Amino acid sequence: MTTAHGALLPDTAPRQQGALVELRRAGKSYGNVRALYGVDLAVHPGRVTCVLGDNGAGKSTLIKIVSGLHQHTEGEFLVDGEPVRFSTPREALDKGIAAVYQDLATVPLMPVWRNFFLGSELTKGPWPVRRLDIARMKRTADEELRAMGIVLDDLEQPIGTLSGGQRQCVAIARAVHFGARVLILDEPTAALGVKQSGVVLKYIAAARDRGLGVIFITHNPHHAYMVGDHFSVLRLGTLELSADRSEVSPEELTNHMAGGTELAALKHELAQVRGVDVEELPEAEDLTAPATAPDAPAASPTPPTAAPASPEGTP
Ligand SMILES: Nc1ncnc2c1ncn2[C@@H]1O[C@H](COP(=O)(O)OP(=O)(O)OP(=O)(O)O)[C@@H](O)[C@H]1O
Repeated sequence: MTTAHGALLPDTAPRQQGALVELRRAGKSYGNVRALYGVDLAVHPGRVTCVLGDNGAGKSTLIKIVSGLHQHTEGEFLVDGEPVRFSTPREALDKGIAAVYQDLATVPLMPVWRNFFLGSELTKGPWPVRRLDIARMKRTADEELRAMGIVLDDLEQPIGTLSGGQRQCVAIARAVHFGARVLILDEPTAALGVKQSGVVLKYIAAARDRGLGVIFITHNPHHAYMVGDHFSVLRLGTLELSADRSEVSPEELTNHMAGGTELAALKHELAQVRGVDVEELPEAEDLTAPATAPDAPAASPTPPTAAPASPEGTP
């Protein structure tokens, strides 16, 4: 179903079950650098939580905490309501938290099915003469990809010959097959064109519809709004907006991402520079409006819920 906002289908009303993953006032310092602080985030089954933010906002730090690469230094991190502190990504995986990174960690010259099972190959026969069960791996990879709606002509083709979008989709299907309950997608559409991005967004929606909790990291508010149920915008290490879909319009989300006040300040600074006619510069709202909006959404009447500024000051 496509909504009036052109979004890829919340097919039902939001399904608020117990959080799979929750951060409460969580933060992380790297020595003297306070990269993240006071962050509240909840990931529910069957919902897409979008984490947006500019460069250096703290997105990577946040997903590194959730995926077990780093440990939080402030606040709480809970999985299924229990406080956790992962030492390795393996521990996160054991709890069903899987991260799909931009580089995808695939072997380009190996066939699609082989990459699907990379590191977890199926074998057959008695020990010590166990052999790879190639037929079962091909069949299973094909079934899993089809279950996600991904149809590839030939699973024998090297994964390096697939488009970036298709490789992302294979990585998502792989994580689902190996038992992910929480899927962390690190800027999966960053290097993709419009059409390929659409394909990836479709599979994000498919993962959500299979009941996974999805954390979708992106710079792109339009992509976020296509599939997101909740939006958390980070700025300088803390939450600048935390709003459900019903509480924020696409324009408001874009404005939060672009930093309307910062653009106004920039305009003021440019006014000091000789040769720049500030009167000819667009207003901040013009700069933050969607440049191309095939899904040209209407503004929501409901204002966004801005997260309160952290009482702990600046990082
Ligand atoms: N290992 C580290 N040591 C010291 N500072 C770090 C480290 N990793 C990140 N930082 C700092 O923490 C802040 C947040 O960085 P982070 O990489 O989480 O942001 P980001 O939103 O992912 O940015 P980008 O989109 O550019 O990847 C930045 O100021 C960064 O310089």
